[in-house]
Amino acid sequence: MKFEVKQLYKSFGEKEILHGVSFALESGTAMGLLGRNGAGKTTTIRILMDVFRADKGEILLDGKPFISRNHQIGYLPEERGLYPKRTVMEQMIYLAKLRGTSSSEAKKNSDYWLERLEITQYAGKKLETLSKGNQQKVQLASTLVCNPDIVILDEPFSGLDPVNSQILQDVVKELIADNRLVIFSSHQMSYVEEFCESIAIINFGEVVLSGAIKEIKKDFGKNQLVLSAENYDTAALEAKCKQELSAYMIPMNAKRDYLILELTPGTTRNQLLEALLKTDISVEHFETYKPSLNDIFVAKVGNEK
Ligand SMILES: Nc1ncnc2c1ncn2[C@@H]1O[C@H](COP(=O)(O)OP(=O)(O)OP(=O)(O)O)[C@@H](O)[C@H]1O
Repeated sequence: MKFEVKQLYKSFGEKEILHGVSFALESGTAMGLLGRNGAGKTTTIRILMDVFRADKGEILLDGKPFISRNHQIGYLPEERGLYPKRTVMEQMIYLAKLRGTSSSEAKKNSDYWLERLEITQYAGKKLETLSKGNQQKVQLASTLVCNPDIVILDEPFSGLDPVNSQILQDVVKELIADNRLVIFSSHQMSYVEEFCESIAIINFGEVVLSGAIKEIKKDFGKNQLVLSAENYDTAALEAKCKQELSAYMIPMNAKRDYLILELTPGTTRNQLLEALLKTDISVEHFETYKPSLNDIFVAKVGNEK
């Protein structure tokens, strides 16, 4: 299945919140829907779920208009909404049936997901008596109980300890391997890097960067290098580079242990290295900069107010 979101526009009153959001992904992959607080991620997801109607734009599945009620979608919203007074099993079966699953299937799927998320022992307990992390796991089990082809997870790791996070990471990987289509919204970039093949970064209601993470990283780190010296700390190295090597490079970012720099247009790595060797800088690290997703996110949307 190919899922395409094309040029979504949405206003609340006079205020336009989404200004043409577009992205695409295929079954068997996960896409990270990223952006700062208030960027428009939840609004986009709510349009996909038909909670809001877009003012303009289209959503296509395999080239045809996507009508959410005709599909099994597992949506884990950021604000959780289960029934605190009902038992875990009761609400799982209720939610599965509400989404069109037969009684026997609802019971079978509930058993499976409670077992898979290691919360079978709470099946007969009222939700409100469970810890926050276990409630979160029940919420996740409820999201998956209808066996959805499309899974939308909004901050699924919040409140989980490292062991439970690992269980959830494995579950997400299984969903991807099982050819589901996964949209994952999170501020925790390490999880996004762990299983998303692609990302779409929304900033002020516009997609400012999208595509395969591998390609984005390659492109982002192009012409950028990491430099450190044995005889200068980073601040001194930066000053020295500005003074003596400005024809070859522009210092971009001084980290604690190294400097990230960009080659000036037309300069090759070898030319910079030769120039460096003519200075008194004793080179410690000189290598291609491999940005993390966090670095890319901050560089792309970090400075705007
Ligand atoms: N029902 C609504 N009525 C009016 N404005 C809204 C409504 N829903 C969202 N907005 C506004 O739309 C903008 C985008 O909000 P949205 O919840 O989509 O952001 P987000 O990217 O999900 O943020 P966060 O990471 O904080 O969850 C915000 O300025 C918000 O105030």
